[in-house]
Amino acid sequence: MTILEKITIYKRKEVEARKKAFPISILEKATLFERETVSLSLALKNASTGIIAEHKRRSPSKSVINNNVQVQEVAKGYEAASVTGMSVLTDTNFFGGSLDDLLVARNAVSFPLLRKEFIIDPYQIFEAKAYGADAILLIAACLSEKELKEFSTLAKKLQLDVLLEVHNEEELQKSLHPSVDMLGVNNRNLKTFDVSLDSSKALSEAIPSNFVKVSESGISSIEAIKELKNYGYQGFLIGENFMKTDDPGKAASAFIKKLNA
Ligand SMILES: O=P(O)(O)OC[C@@H](O)[C@@H](O)c1c[nH]c2ccccc12
Repeated sequence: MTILEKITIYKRKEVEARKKAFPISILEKATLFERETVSLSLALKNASTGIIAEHKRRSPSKSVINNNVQVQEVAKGYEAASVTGMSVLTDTNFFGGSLDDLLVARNAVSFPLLRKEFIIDPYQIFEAKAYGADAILLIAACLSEKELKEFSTLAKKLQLDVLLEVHNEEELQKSLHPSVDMLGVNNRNLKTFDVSLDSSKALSEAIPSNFVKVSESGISSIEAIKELKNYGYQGFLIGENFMKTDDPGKAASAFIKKLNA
């Protein structure tokens, strides 16, 4: 069984339990459910750097990345670094995150926040809104074409932007729906954990220009970003490179200064 299969099996159980504890009717009553969201895709279109900085404590591929920082400090540090958006891992079992992390980040900053989660049920999109997200991630490898359509349409109804993640041509072809705002190419193969920026390069031409192109994972150098920009990428999702340091905000700030120099 691949790690992705393991995660989605676990996720289905988790979501069923959450639905019972907090039905959608309760989520809809959350104060944040009424909040005007900020568009991540629009922010990326207007950005000079386009960095989406991530909060990630651990991952199946790397085990512990950082258990010593507070999400509030990380969010404020990223804000001070002028990142374009922040991705908050909300999966607990495999990544050590939580919806509470999203809430804490939301209360700390006002720039666009992405709920980074393995979404396999529309319920999780209501959760994203109730906990203060501006955008959600959908992973093509976990969902059918019908689900991708349904889930992205629901997200837009709730005023959430959609970042749809693909890893190959086949996944890309089932992902080109008008309710998708951003297409993310994950440079990490979620089945083998191999990382190569070649994935972003190879798929760039096949992504129609009405989608904002985002390159995800394994990005750690200014050169990589400059190269990816030449392939039309406007968003760059960076986690570990910042999170492995004692002060992710400071690392992001130094990185962005170098990028703009
Ligand atoms: O830490 P990195 O290599 O910079 O990667 C960040 C981000 O792209 C990665 O965490 C990620 C991309 N897609 C995902 C899907 C689920 C969980 C995590 C991810």
